[in-house]
Amino acid sequence: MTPTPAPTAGPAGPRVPLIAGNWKMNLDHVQGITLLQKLAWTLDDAKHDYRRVEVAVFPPFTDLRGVQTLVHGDDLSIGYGAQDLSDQDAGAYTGDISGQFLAKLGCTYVLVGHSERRTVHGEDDALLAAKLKAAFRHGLVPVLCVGEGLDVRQAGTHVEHTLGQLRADLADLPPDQVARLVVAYEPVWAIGTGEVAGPEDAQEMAAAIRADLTSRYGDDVAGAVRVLYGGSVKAASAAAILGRPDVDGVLVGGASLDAGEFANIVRFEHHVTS
Ligand SMILES: O=C(CO)COP(=O)(O)O
Repeated sequence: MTPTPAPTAGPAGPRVPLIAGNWKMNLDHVQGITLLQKLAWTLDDAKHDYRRVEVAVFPPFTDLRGVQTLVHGDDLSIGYGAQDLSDQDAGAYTGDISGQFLAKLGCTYVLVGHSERRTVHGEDDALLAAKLKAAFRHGLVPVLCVGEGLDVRQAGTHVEHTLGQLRADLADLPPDQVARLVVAYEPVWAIGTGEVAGPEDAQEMAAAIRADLTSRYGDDVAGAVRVLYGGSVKAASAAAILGRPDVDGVLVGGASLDAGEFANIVRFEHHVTS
């Protein structure tokens, strides 16, 4: 079955929350299938309604064919995407992966500009703008990651910094493509560190991103874009973050490698903590 399509909605319509698991460079293709099967069973047992809360995983490239086979074979409603793509479509680009290949593997989504790509691989905003275009050329929904490092947070310029990334990456993307985008705010200082930005920090940035999109593209476009938070999210912290009005989901790293923990994040409405 085709994964739940990414919903679009105007300012009056609800944005369906997206709970996304970024496996990073973890789980080979056998381990990946085992985890996905367990996640699907756990959510099935809990009678999870995928129309209310969408679920997607971002496995390594080498897992994607196995994930596709399982999702189609078992008629799962879990979506999937890749962690990166090339800005090019084909040719002499050793080691790169075309969006065309990802589309053929049934990917709905692709991460663009994860902080680990920006820092470890030196990807700059010009390249990320080209990657966004490549994703749309192949019908993939990009999940564009933005966010500041600790020095910027301490200097208090995190909002300008993050909006600067967003503007540079979106560059001259047409409004109908911007409307389909998912933006993930991932403060670098909160990734893999156990430090979670508070719900108010997540809301502050999500609201700033939406206000910026509104000023440049109008209410209808800004109202359709889903803004996620990512950085050390666990089941215990997810509900409060997801309860904030401009936060439309979470992008989970480490905790997405545990099917039970990740399922509890997906089921956040049932695990509300005080
Ligand atoms: O980078 C992240 C998701 O893309 C966050 O990772 P952690 O949840 O492990 O901090």
